[in-house]
Amino acid sequence: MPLRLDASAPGFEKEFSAFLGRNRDTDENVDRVVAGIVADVRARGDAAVVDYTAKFDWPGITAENMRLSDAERSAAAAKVPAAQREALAFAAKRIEAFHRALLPKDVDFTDSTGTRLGARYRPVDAAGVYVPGGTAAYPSSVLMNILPAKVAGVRRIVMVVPTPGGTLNPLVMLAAEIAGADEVWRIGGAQAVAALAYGTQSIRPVDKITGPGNAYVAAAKRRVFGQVGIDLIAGPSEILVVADRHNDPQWIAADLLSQAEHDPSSQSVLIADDAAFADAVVRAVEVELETLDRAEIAGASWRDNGAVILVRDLADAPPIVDAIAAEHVELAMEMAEAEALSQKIRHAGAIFLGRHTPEAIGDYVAGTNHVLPTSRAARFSGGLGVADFLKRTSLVACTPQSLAALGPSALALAEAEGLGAHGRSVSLRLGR
Ligand SMILES: NC(=O)c1ccc[n+]([C@@H]2O[C@H](COP(=O)([O-])OP(=O)(O)OC[C@H]3O[C@@H](n4cnc5c(N)ncnc54)[C@H](O)[C@@H]3O)[C@@H](O)[C@H]2O)c1
Ligand SMILES: N[C@H](CO)Cc1c[nH]c[nH+]1
Ligand SMILES: [Zn+2]
Repeated sequence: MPLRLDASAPGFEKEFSAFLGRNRDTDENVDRVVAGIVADVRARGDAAVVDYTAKFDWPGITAENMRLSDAERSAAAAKVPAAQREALAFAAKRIEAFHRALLPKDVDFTDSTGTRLGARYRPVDAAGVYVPGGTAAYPSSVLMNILPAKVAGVRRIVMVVPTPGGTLNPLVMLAAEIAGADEVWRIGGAQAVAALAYGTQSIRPVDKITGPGNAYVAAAKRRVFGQVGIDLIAGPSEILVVADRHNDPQWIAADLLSQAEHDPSSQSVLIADDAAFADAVVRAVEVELETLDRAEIAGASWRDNGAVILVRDLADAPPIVDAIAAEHVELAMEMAEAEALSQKIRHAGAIFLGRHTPEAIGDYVAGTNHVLPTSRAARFSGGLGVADFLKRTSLVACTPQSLAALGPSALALAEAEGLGAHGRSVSLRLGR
């Protein structure tokens, strides 16, 4: 059974903070292993990438077949049935449109002193997108990572994907084709991240690396940060559903399991204001689990990391929602109430409003990005977007008159900091 908490009972604060403090990370010696792999790839380049790939994924790898040819990519993509092809294209169109709307505008104005100030957004030159291999390879995640880079104007998009046993995933290849990956390399793990960051004899380095992966991939991304930029490190998925008693318990149960089925470490939380309704949802979860393909994963996640929190009134939910700062928050109630409640929520990766907006729509086709902050990172971060592939360059232009207006204060501060050359570069221009 998932944890059950009553927000109005004595001792709630203590139990709730223990719940928030639970560690769902599972890695131990991963960082040490990854440090060795990254150093080896830096030292030996292709040869190291080939050795690790042969060991972990596919013995048939060579420096010559690491990069997939256009023919290999399109042959694999061609295997995708029409219905899935259409669904991917539909999703891509919507994701691209939403991310176009996210493009920031350049800033350029002249202030009252006559100084021109501005900011220009320009894309990174090259982005590397990590796509997990095996059964965890989600074609939707390929779209969610590559399309924002494309919209941002990144010229070279490099996808890496391990191909266990040498097998290409047709849907992943099709998603790469639709989204517009310029290069696809059949490599993964820490060795792929290191190759993207530092380059090898055959792989040119990139400037930014994004995309989910297992603990080795996450540790490698943390390690190469600084050499390249990285996106947020997205951990196991999370869903928090705030639901009133007028919902169908089965709908809510399915929503809770939609993220539980990703990973045994995923987290699903229900906040309800009616104990009988909450009990009905818990029973419905058990019924749903009976027919779910991934029942073992979803069931473990629900039992070990799930929680049901009872509140007196749903108006009491926002501080609890903010403390959990979940990746996904569903507000399952009438739309006007959902809108009003959403205004009071400050920390969430994404909010889904109303009874007819299941989180899964955001995973695939809404158009918003499904790479979102987990493990309470929504307190300080949003999801992946075009801004992740852009850098802001600021612009300053003084005239002799505006320099005269700004200069004296700059001189005073340069003097206070004991930086004489700074002061001279201003005072000489002021004729002092
Ligand atoms: N948050 C998201 O949006 C999202 C989406 C998809 C997948 N994921 C996550 O991605 C992960 C996918 O994991 P995966 O393992 O199937 O694929 P992966 O591509 O992340 O990792 C495979 C690589 O791990 C490396 N590896 C495996 N065992 C190793 C060892 N003992 N030492 C060193 N390296 C080792 C190998 O290099 C291998 O190529 C899961 O954790 C899943 O939850 C998250
Ligand atoms: N919900 C996941 C991120 O938490 C993303 C995803 C991919 N496919 C289905 N779901
Ligand atoms: Zn999902």
